[in-house]
Amino acid sequence: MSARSRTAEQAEDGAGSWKASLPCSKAEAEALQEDISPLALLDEPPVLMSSEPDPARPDEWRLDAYFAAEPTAEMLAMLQALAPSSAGAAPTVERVEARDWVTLSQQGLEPIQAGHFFVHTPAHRDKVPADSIAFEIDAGRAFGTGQHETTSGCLVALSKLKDQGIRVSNLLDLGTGTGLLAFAAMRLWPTARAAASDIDPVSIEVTEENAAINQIRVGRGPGHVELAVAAGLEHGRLRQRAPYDLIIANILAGPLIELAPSVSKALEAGGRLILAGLLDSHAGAVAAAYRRHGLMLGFRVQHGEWPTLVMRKRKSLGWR
Ligand SMILES: C[S@@+](CC[C@H](N)C(=O)[O-])C[C@H]1O[C@@H](n2cnc3c(N)ncnc32)[C@H](O)[C@@H]1O
Repeated sequence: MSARSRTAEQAEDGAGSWKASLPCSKAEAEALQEDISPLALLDEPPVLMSSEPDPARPDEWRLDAYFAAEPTAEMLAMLQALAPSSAGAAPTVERVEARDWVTLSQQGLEPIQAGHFFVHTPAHRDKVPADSIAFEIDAGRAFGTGQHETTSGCLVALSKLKDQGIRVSNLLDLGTGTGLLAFAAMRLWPTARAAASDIDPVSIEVTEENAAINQIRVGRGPGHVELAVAAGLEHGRLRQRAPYDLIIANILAGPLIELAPSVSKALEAGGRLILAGLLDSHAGAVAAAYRRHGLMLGFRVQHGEWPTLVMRKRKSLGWR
């Protein structure tokens, strides 16, 4: 996940054209958000961005600083001071074409491979491996480019369910963000009916755009995804479409626990539930909340400190 010291909107206003980069640790990248370095006091402070180029190397992050003019040696020294772990390595400095900062930051989003899926930004269209299910997702206004461990954990969980021979005919991606997880499930089970919902209307706009880019059909029937702006299952269509045989919810531990009664109720007996957005320390409480509603843990996918839980509703309880 990228951490930014300024928002994307602020960054878009910038018109600078020099980029300085150096390796940093995850802790240094996270500290950037509250950065109070002397760089912030410059007349034209650089836009700072951090990224995790390779999720398999979770402590090897990169710090990029976008300057409006060629950075002086003094500015580069201030930058180095933000990443002591780089052990004095000189930052690389390059001239970049004048484009908006959001686009620049997305260039740093390397494609990810998770389970059967390959997720990339438009900058990496030419890198799609022949044997993957590929999605083009532009980082921007919604969460879910595949970079975060919670999203990639869900992609792996979906792939495992498919490999286990699980059949899915009616699915819901609750808290869809960019739409990626709904699209991924639809590619694995192409005849399923799908719904994708989010409490944030912007996410649903973005999902609609991403559906068009990735040739996903929006609508109500088999092989289509129906979109809804909704908090949890508080939407007539989402309730009418229940019971689902697969629900994916990558939200956060707190909302997942609050939603346990309604999400469990919307799941068909024998149906699968993929839960993410929780840290290791929350996994026990989240699983317990769903166990109280007749679900049991099937398996767990662990990406970094973020577990993805795959649960199944007991058949004997039936649809209540
Ligand atoms: C961590 S992002 C996950 C996005 C995407 N599903 C993924 O896996 O990358 C969580 C998303 O859930 C949405 N969300 C949070 N609380 C929600 C709720 N109570 N009901 C529906 N959506 C919610 C947020 O707006 C956000 O888009």
